[in-house]
Amino acid sequence: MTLRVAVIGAAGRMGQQVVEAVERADGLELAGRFDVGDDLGDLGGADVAVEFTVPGATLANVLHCVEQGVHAVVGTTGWTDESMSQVRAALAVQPKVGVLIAPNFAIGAVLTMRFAAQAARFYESVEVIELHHPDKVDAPSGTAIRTAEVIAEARRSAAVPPAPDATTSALDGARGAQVDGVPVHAVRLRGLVAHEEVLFGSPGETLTIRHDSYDRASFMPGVLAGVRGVVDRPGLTVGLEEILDL
Ligand SMILES: NC(=O)C1=CN([C@@H]2O[C@H](COP(=O)(O)OP(=O)(O)OC[C@H]3O[C@@H](n4cnc5c(N)ncnc54)[C@H](OP(=O)(O)O)[C@@H]3O)[C@@H](O)[C@H]2O)C=CC1
Ligand SMILES: O=C(O)C1=N[C@H](C(=O)O)C[C@H](O)C1
Repeated sequence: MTLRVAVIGAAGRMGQQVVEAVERADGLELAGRFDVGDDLGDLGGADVAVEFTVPGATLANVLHCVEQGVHAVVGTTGWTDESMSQVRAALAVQPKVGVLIAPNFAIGAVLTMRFAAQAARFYESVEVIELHHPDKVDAPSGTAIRTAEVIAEARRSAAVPPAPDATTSALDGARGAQVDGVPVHAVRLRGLVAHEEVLFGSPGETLTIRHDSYDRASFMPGVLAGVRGVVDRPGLTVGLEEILDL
């Protein structure tokens, strides 16, 4: 059966790549391209909508998809517990619809989060550095926030004490943003696409886990796996790892 796929944010950096990937993929057909100012309507009769827009627009777009009975695969950042609760409430009245929200569709980024969670309980110190192209509007990245959260969760479960830090005076921002107790640093640099480093340290050793997306092509296999997987997963799924059975 052919799945009809609409792309919301179709004129953007990710949206353009998704349009091409859908057009090239076996068993998928482009149902429509939507961008800012367009009426989403019935999403061109789509079965699945892929949403890559901006943090301020994504919730309304996803709620519209759910109301229309259209499954959604969402890569836009900025999701909170509160906005996810609104999606769950909308899905409760559309029990056949699935929504997948994933901060990162690159397999290496998903593995980085998984490996970081595994390593977290063995090290005293941890810091996350994310590095992106300078056109990115949010900081820190959704991926870095999620990475810090899974590390913090693993450290809490293992009763690891707070990381040592003797800093008593610092310029604003010098120690990064605290995400669930984990310092997260954001670099914006022309030439980059999307990159993340997780640094762990204990006496006498460090462990660095690094992932680099050099091209947005890196996200497409994950997006397509999400499109094919979401139709059989009613309700809200958070993270591509659920679809990949990681
Ligand atoms: N999960 C993942 O794997 C990845 C997630 N991302 C995330 O995806 C999002 C998009 O990134 P990127 O493609 O680089 O951003 P872009 O700014 O290139 O694209 C966003 C597009 O959405 C459009 N847009 C804005 N508001 C709306 C709206 N209400 N309805 C429909 N379209 C709208 C924008 O139009 P205009 O420019 O005119 O405002 C633009 O064309 C970001 O949150 C980013 O962090 C990015 C890469 C991978
Ligand atoms: O804006 C981007 O480019 C990216 N955004 C996502 C994020 O904020 O984590 C995913 C990836 O890092 C690329």
